[in-house]
Amino acid sequence: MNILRKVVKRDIIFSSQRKFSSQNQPPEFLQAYNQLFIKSNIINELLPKKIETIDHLKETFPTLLSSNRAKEADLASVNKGILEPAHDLIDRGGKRWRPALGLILAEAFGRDIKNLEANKDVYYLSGLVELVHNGSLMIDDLQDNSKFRRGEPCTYIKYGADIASNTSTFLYFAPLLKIDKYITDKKARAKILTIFNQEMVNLMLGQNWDINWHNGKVEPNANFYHQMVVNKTSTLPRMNARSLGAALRLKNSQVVKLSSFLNSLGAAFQIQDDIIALKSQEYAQERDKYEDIREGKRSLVVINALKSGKDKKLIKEILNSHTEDVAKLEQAYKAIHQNQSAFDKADKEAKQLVEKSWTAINPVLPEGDAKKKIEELSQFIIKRNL
Ligand SMILES: CC(C)=CCC/C(C)=C/COP(=O)(O)OP(=O)(O)O
Repeated sequence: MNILRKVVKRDIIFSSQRKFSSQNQPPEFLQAYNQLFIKSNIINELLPKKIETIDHLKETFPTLLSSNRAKEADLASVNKGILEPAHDLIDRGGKRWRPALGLILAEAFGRDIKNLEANKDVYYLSGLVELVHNGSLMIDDLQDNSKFRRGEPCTYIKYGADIASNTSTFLYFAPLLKIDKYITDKKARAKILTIFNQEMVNLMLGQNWDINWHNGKVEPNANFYHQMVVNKTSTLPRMNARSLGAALRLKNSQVVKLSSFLNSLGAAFQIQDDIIALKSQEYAQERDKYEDIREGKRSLVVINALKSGKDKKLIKEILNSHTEDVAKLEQAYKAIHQNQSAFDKADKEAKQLVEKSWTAINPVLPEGDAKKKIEELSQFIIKRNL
């Protein structure tokens, strides 16, 4: 298949420009938080779009070793090999609910988030998580053999697997170089570094389960699935909330509740994301309706369909074959769609998880506007169709 054929118009930055159907619009305030996030310029501060001079290179990566003789360096390769592919993916936008949620949570705990100068720590933590998230998507697309990300060919297709895998890892570590500048309290900084390390290990354990299952090595049950998603999907928003807990000096009991909220919300997000990948017209336009079937992904819908219903053997065979044959992909697609109860059960589970997440956080969130926004954002996560 000519993958460029399917490329749709690039959607940049703002969630409201994405192709949501009218009933499932993201909350209006999400755009305002996205704009604040962009105005803070944190992404470019952590990762410039282009390195212009050798002094700029040394200033951006102060720990970079250079030989005493070096009066010049290959800046073009840094720009073309890392900064361009990274910003290409970042500038495609996405819903950006993770950084927005970080800002709203800080607001709920008393920060005036519109004051960018006074909240550099909060913006840094949202930027850190957004960069790591983009790095994880870049490598995830390579591991899943995906074709499109945010309406354009995946980074590894556009720039090569070598560039994509290196840039992805770079995005995990480079933002940490600047932590001293933004998190000035030593104790908070030490806590955040520990949290970062723990959650990055969790992220890769979660991803490992996902990979082994799409390879057909192990057939997961619903319990396995939940263990996978609280590590693969809930991890980065949880990392943000736990780090905010350190920066804002929240009580341990509050941080525990916040983590529990994000565990459930992240799981609901992933279940809904996978339902969308199989069902939504908008998704089919932006990516490819067979994407998850070709990957062999064991989403909750698929786990349900493999547990009960017709054509289990056929579905499993096609999932494990990673075929590009459209007739076969359509066969599996149809067989999964015939099992409406597999979708209904997953949908019910996502809704219950959002309710559960709300029960966890309701008592710890101070009453007010920010709390209402967090509730609205949680609802959007299960009602959206892209
Ligand atoms: C350590 C790594 C690489 C972690 C990946 C984290 C992650 C949530 C990837 C996207 O999930 P997905 O594959 O379920 O979503 P999509 O269908 O958008 O690719």
